[in-house]
Amino acid sequence: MQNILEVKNLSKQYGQQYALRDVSLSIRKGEIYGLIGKNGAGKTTLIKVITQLIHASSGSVSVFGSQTSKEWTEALRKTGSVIETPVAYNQMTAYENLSYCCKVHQIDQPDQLIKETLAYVGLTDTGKKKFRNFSLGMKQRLGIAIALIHKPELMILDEPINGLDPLGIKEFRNMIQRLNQELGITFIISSHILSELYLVASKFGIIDQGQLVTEFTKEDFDQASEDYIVLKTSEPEQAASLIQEKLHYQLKDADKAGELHIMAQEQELNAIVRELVLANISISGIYAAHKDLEKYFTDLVQ
Ligand SMILES: Nc1ncnc2c1ncn2[C@@H]1O[C@H](COP(=O)(O)OP(=O)(O)OP(=O)(O)O)[C@@H](O)[C@H]1O
Repeated sequence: MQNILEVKNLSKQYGQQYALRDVSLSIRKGEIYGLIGKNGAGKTTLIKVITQLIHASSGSVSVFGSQTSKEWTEALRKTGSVIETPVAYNQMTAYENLSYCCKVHQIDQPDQLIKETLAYVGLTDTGKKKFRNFSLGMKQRLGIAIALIHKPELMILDEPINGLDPLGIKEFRNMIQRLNQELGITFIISSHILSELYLVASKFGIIDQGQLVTEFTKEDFDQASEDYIVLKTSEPEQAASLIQEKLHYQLKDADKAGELHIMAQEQELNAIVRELVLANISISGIYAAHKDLEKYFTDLVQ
């Protein structure tokens, strides 16, 4: 697989403050790359440098193999982006906005293309409704449609999930996966919530205080994440000694008092309950858990 984007040792300073510090990453064709970081971590700055909206203080960016700044600018024609908020004309409908974009891109006879693009983003039925009356989710979709109209190979979306409700997030996920699978579009999607990107992205980069802390694929994450059993009890000491000494399970750190985290799989839960009951140890709750994505993320950036 070829690299569509290569960022090397990129830094951006505002006075003494680093918005980006020595960031290097590469994105391969066909990937959906989730760029995850807290507010102020540097996501938008990285995206703005890649799309030439701002200049880096040092480092290099290569898009579609570009070697010079001019080639980089040309390569951005094969890129579509929605950065910060989706921009469209308030007084125009979805169709009219896309029709206007087609004029700008000098696309002749755009009717079929506009209809196809609206179908891809799920805005076929918005009729005469004007952009100013769209919901946030609809605005995001039209932003993506505008970025899609010239058939880019790479799409860069800055916080597209912000403010969407769970149904909106699910629809967004389906849309991105269709565009990725059917049209082969590579994506970079930023978010401050790892779990929202978990189901859509194939690779993740965690950015904190301007630095790329780690990168991992979805498979890496699934292998590293562990199953465990949470036991809530008013007798944690007795429960701990039974679980460790008699049942030979290990315990891992639990944050809450009266809660034990047992290194065991879901299918072992019944056997553990049986032993606790036999030993007369109170159980106020017991359930199987999976390492929490947000906890994994906060552990990485603290
Ligand atoms: N024009 C600017 N002048 C000074 N500092 C800036 C400027 N733009 C960004 N910064 C700082 O750079 C850092 C990174 O900001 P950036 O907007 O890239 O973060 P982000 O990860 O996109 O956050 P958010 O999720 O809040 O958009 C922040 O500390 C921000 O205050």
